[in-house]
Amino acid sequence: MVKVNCLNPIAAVGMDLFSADYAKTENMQEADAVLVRSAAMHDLELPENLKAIARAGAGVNNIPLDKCAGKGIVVFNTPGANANGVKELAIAGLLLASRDIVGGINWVAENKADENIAKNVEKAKSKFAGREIMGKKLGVIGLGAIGVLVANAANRLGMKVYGCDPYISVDHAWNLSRDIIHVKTNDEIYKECDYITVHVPLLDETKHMINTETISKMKDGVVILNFARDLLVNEDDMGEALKSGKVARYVTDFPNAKTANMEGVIAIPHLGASTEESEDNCAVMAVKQIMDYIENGNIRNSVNYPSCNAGICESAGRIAINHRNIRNMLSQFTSVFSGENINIANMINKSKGEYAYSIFDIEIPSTEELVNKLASIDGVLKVRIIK
Ligand SMILES: NC(=O)C1=CN([C@@H]2O[C@H](COP(=O)(O)OP(=O)(O)OC[C@H]3O[C@@H](n4cnc5c(N)ncnc54)[C@H](O)[C@@H]3O)[C@@H](O)[C@H]2O)C=CC1
Ligand SMILES: O=C(O)CCC(=O)C(=O)O
Repeated sequence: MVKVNCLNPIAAVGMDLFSADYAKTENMQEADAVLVRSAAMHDLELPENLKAIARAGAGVNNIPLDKCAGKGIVVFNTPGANANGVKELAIAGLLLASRDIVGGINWVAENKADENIAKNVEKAKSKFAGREIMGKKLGVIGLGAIGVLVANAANRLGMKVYGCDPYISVDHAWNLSRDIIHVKTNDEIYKECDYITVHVPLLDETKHMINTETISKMKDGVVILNFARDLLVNEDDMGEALKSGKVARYVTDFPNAKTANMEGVIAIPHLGASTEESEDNCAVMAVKQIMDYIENGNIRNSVNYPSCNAGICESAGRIAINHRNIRNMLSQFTSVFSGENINIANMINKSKGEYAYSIFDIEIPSTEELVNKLASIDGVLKVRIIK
């Protein structure tokens, strides 16, 4: 029985895909696989038996990727599965920052007992007036699954859209409207744009990328939107910029004790991916990836191990090995098989950074003895009998 632990609720449409060979466990220490959304995993003890973690979502900054890789645990995410949900909320964010919709709604709630509310609306409404986004300039930093959708949607709403992503993938470039002005540096966005929205992962190099220095390059009264991660923005610097009026509004999907108390902040409680559709898409993708890894050893959409697709095993046996990406690993593996007089029917070896992964289809059913011999090779992190 394969034991699956969910650190966050995962949509039923995904969980229902697990066959009778899988059972849910509340105890992570006995899990073969973990499904997670935003739960923080950095301080959790990772059990020896754990083979895979699937993040039902995009951002993986809540998971210790390198520690997992070093223990032979493959971490998956679900690229693009919640991108439309975030795009729609980011567009809502543009509108919320432009018209005082929140102030207006609050005014109605505060005056709901007033019998003359209908008449008083007309007197009160001028203080909630705003501006339109059509014709304004939007800068999109990060043209991945979400950034491309936001750029294209804002373009269709009549905004002039600038985009920057030094590492844009070919697929995302294909999906980007030709109307988007593709700039090479964020500085061009800072200089030109009335609205700036950030859609990059939180990494050492992106942490606090919005700070006093970068804000000083922006237009006075700029609106900044952050539907990616709180730490992309230096919040003390943002507080100063809001006070001075340099930044007119900061729209964030990541409220905390600081931003929730700042004037000029529109804070949403991390709702970007909280739609039925996004939750379903992420759950289905995460569960399918886990099942393919557990049952066939195949890796799709991992963030710490290479992609590897050996299909369904048609030989008598299959062994999967997570190992370090160092010299002579393959020759040591093949000599274990040849030492046992076992013919290899098919093999794949792929690497990603410091880690690598190999699948061997062999012409006899795999044995524990083979596993022990392979596991004793220096640099091997995990060996699994698939068949
Ligand atoms: N608010 C929410 O509920 C959600 C938030 N997110 C956040 O949004 C982020 C982006 O998500 P996706 O678009 O799905 O990811 P993605 O991986 O498709 O796109 C990220 C893009 O950022 C680019 N990038 C990386 N470093 C960059 C830099 N320094 N400057 C410019 N571009 C850079 C990459 O080349 C890539 O194209 C996630 O990492 C996550 O933190 C994602 C989903 C839901
Ligand atoms: O699961 C969620 O609601 C969070 C989504 C998110 O932040 C992500 O996918 O990176």
